[in-house]
This record gives sequence, structure tokens and C-alpha cells, in this order.
Amino acid sequence: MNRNLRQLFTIAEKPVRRIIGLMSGTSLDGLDIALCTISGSGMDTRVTLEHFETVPYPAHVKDEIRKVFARDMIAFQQLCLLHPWLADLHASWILACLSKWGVAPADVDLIASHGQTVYHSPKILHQLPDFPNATLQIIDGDHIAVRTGIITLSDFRQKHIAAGGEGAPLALYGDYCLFSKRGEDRVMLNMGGIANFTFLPGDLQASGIFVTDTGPGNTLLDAFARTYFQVEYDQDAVLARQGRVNEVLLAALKDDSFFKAPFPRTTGPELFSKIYVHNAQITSGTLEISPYDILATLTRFSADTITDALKSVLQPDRDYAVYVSGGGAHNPLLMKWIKERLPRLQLRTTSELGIPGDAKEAVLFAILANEAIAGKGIDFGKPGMPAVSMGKLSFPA
Ligand SMILES: Nc1ncnc2c1ncn2[C@@H]1O[C@H](COP(=O)(O)OP(=O)(O)OP(=O)(O)O)[C@@H](O)[C@H]1O
Ligand SMILES: CC(=O)N[C@H]1[C@@H]2OC[C@@H](O2)[C@@H](O)[C@@H]1O[C@H](C)C(=O)O
Repeated sequence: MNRNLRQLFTIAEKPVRRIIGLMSGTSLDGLDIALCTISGSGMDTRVTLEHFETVPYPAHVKDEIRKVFARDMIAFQQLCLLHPWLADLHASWILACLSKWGVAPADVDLIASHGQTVYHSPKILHQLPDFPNATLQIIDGDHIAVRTGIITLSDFRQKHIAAGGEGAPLALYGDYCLFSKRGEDRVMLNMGGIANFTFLPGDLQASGIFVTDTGPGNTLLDAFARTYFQVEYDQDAVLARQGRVNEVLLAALKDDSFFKAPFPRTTGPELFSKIYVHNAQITSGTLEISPYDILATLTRFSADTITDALKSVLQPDRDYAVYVSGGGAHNPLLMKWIKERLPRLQLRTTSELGIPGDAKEAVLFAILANEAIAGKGIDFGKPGMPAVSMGKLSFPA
């Protein structure tokens, strides 16, 4: 047997695996690195987060990614170069973290690398009848594996599409395994660049689980904070608080077919871009409003579309515990408006469940890798969709 396969067999049969989950999302804020100890699989999965760090992307790295990120027209050379370049960067940051944490790479079993989404195009976005749902994540797993010496799984989303999904959100499975609790109806609400939530019924019936993107989380806020105020994001909503919500613009922002499409639906900054806002300003005649008002209105847009999606799924007379995660959970204005629109919901953070909100997505990808190596296949509960293992294998040698 090939020695790589032998090593993989050994890892699959271990009672406990050490897996690094990596997430670099649509906000381009940095690389989340979560070193997890994972035992079991499926509903028996147990995770301990040993170490976590977000390595911020230096400005020049963000600039290089933005040359291709969510753009219709790009230079192919740039895409081609980013694929190994970012992988090498990620590998060097992983090694630096491991060294800092006093963990030898040889003591890590697997890396689960989400990669960088550069374009996400479900059918509801491209609307081309002859083409399928599509998504593209770069950052090649071979380069990470060779540089770190650790077996790497990457490119998780293609299997989901091949099996009939949109390639996202994948959070459903890890949320279900880790956070389901008998007797408590839970919502796992993640507010990254894009916001999404998983509903976990307290009766634990797999058929009742549900996941969807809701629309923008921070992506528009970040884009306008950069454009008007030359800052990476509206820290603590200091800028948005100085503006007033423009109701006419808000109505125009909400007037898109995405918000009328059936659940589950996925999206990205390809749709929710500066052009999207500009078009809404034109149709609503609000081109002249102040940058502060735009940020206030965009913050309300995120809050409203998140709560509208929740309202259309949750029953008004029931109690739900909502566990928030992602960078938007640090935005006090966004949180305030969500709370005001859904006063009955109990808003908590995933830290109360043992996983800090900023680490959750990276941990979820570690779980997907654990399932691919030691699990039985993931059932997303979609009629006609087979149970699948996700992620492509890269060996160090
Ligand atoms: N103190 C804060 N105040 C306001 N916003 C904040 C704060 N801290 C973080 N954020 C927001 O959170 C964003 C980062 O969120 P996160 O890391 O969850 O995104 P992501 O993982 O890239 O996104 P996605 O889940 O869509 O892939 C920042 O760009 C910023 O907009
Ligand atoms: C294509 C893509 O990268 N989608 C991300 C993005 O970030 C949040 C939201 O949009 C979600 O659909 C997804 O990530 C999470 C981790 C998921 O798949 O569940």
C-alpha cells in the first residue's frame, strides 16, 4: 500500500484526531486558524478547541485578492498566481502558529482548508439555464500539504454542488453535530461578510434542520467604510451611529429577487456589491445622502434582511435560543437592531457553547475533514441528494 494511504488509514482509525480548520471568508479580514482535537464522528463528534488565532491579512494581500474577488472580469494570470501564493502564505502562518503554540507539525493529523472563495454563482445569480450552480475556491491544498508536511483536505464545496446543492452554506452539518440540543430550538446565526443561519429543532429530527444565507452581513458595510472613510470596517458602528436610516433607500435595497427566492438560498458579494447599492440609490433618488446615512442604512439593511429571514422560518409564539457568531456579532448597532426586531429571541454567543464565535467556521471545516476521513458521509437532508464526503486530499509527498 502507498505510504500516504497507510498514514491516512492510521489517522482514520485513531480514537482522537488533531485537525486544523482554516477559514478565510468573504470579508478578507484574515485567516482563522483553529487547532481542534476531535473524537468520534456524526452525532458522536466531540471537539475541543486547543488553540485559535486570526492572522490578519496584510494590506498588500487584501489588495492582491481584491483584483479577482467577486469580479466578472479579471486577469487570468492573477488568479493563477494567487492559487499557490496564498497557499504558501497560509502554510507559513500555520507553521508560525504551531511554533508559537508549541505543537510540532508531526503531531497534527490533518488540515482542513476552506480556501478563498473568489466567485460564487448559484443559478439564482447567473440565471443561465444551460449552466449549473457554480462556485470557485482557490488556494491549492497540495502546496499547503507540501509546505507543512500535514495531509490537507481542501475544496469542500464542489461535492455539494455535484450532489445537487449550491455549494453553500455547508455550516448545517457541523452545527447539527456540535450544537443540537434536545429540548431547545436553536438558531446558529453567523454574520460574516454574508449572513446565514442554521435552525436546529429541539426534537433533533434531521428533517427539521434548515440552513440558508440571508443576504449581506458586513460585506457592504466594509465596502463603504473603505470607500468613504478609508478604514477597513466600521468598528463598533461608530460611523453608522452618526447617520440616519434612509427609509426610501432601504426599501430600494430590499427590492431584489434574491429576497423573494425560496429557501435555502446562497449569495455573495457578487450580488451585494457597491454597484448594487449605487443602483438602489439611483432608483430611490438618494444619490446625495451622506456617507454616514449610507452606513446607517446599510447596517439596517443587514439587520432587517437577517430578521426577515428568521421571521419567515420561526414561529412567532415559540421560544428560540439564537447563538451568534462571526464578525457582525461585534457590531453593537447591528445586534441592537436585530434584538429590537425580534424581542422574543434570546441572543447568546457560541462561546457559551464552548466555541468562540470568531472560530466557529474554522472549526466547522475541521469537522467536515473529520467526517471525510472517519465518518459515514454527510446527509444534508435535501430530497434526492446523496450522503457525501467532502474535500479533496493532498498528501505532503
Ligand atoms: N468591533 C466590530 N465592530 C463592527 N464590525 C466588526 C467588529 N469586529 C468585526 N467586525 C466585522 O466583522 C468582519 C469580519 O467578519 P468574519 O471574520 O466573520 O467574516 P468572514 O469569515 O470573512 O465572512 P463569511 O462568513 O461571509 O465568509 C469585519 O470585516 C467587520 O466588518
Ligand atoms: C461560497 C462561500 O464561500 N460562501 C460562504 C460565505 O460566507 C458566509 C456565507 O457566504 C456561507 O454561504 C458560506 O460560508 C459558510 C462557512 C458555509 O458554507 O456555511
